[in-house]
Amino acid sequence: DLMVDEQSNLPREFTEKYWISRKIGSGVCGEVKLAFERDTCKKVAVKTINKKDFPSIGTATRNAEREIEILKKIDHPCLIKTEDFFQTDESYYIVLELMEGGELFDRVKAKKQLDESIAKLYFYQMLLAVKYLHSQGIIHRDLKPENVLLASDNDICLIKITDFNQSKILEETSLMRTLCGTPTYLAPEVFTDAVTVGYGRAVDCWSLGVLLFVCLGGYPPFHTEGTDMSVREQITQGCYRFLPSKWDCISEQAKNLVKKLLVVDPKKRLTIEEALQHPWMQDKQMKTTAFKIMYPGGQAPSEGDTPSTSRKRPLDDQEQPPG
Ligand SMILES: Cc1n[nH]c(N)c1-c1cccs1
Repeated sequence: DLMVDEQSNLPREFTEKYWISRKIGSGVCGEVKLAFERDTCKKVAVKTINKKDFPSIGTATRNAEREIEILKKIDHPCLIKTEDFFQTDESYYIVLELMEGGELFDRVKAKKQLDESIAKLYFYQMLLAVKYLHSQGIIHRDLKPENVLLASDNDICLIKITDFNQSKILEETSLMRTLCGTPTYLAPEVFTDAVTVGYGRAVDCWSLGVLLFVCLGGYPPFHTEGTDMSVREQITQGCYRFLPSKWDCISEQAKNLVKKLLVVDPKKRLTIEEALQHPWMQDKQMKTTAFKIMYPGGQAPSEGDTPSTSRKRPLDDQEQPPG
């Protein structure tokens, strides 16, 4: 295992490459600190995941490392890149891109609710990012404003989704533990219904609906205040309200997209592709702005927004930079 730096308990290989600074936030798996790459002074974010909080066995840990290799290959302008990875007996240290605008959660809280045009710009980037994740066989499963980061303090800015890696890596271990044992008594569906089948892509579309609701309305659709229904009942019954005081200034098209994502039956819920085709998304000016911030060097991939993957995909005008 890696030598450990006495003062900081960080792997020496890490401290030789990075200088760690102050805490900038906390993610679902642990804390996030600002760090500087010594050679370039480039700023990065370092997420520490304490292994004792996520029990895993030898093979699962090795699988987590293989997962990290897969996730290091993830490449989309609206997904946080995993830049480096270290571990000690106690913890994982994941070096990630730094986003100086912080979490979308804090931005919405500070502004009470986002202007519709800004919410649309952010949501379009989220749709493209999740579409790319799904094209790589990755389901996020934990999309929320805390996992959407902003590149700067400007309203018009790049957004990036984070935490799509750890949840997939960490959640797989329980399945791996099961599959590592002798399956003498294991039911067939455990093999076929791998976690990803249980977490169909539609779960991310629901979460995107909640995210859009929060960006536009400034409050969550399913909550504990002012109702005797549990949050679980509100969700399973699809019971939420557009409070007039918050939503009267918002277009019917925007509300319509929210309604078509917050559909309880996953088979009737809008897919990512359908959301990209929704009238509220047909906004050339917004898309022009989005592509300029996503591909500042004008280097948008020729095959629409999702770089070509192993499967040949029909050109989708939604992913092409507007003409
Ligand atoms: C990762 C990452 N890159 N840039 C920031 N601000 C983060 C944070 C995630 C969670 C809290 S801060």
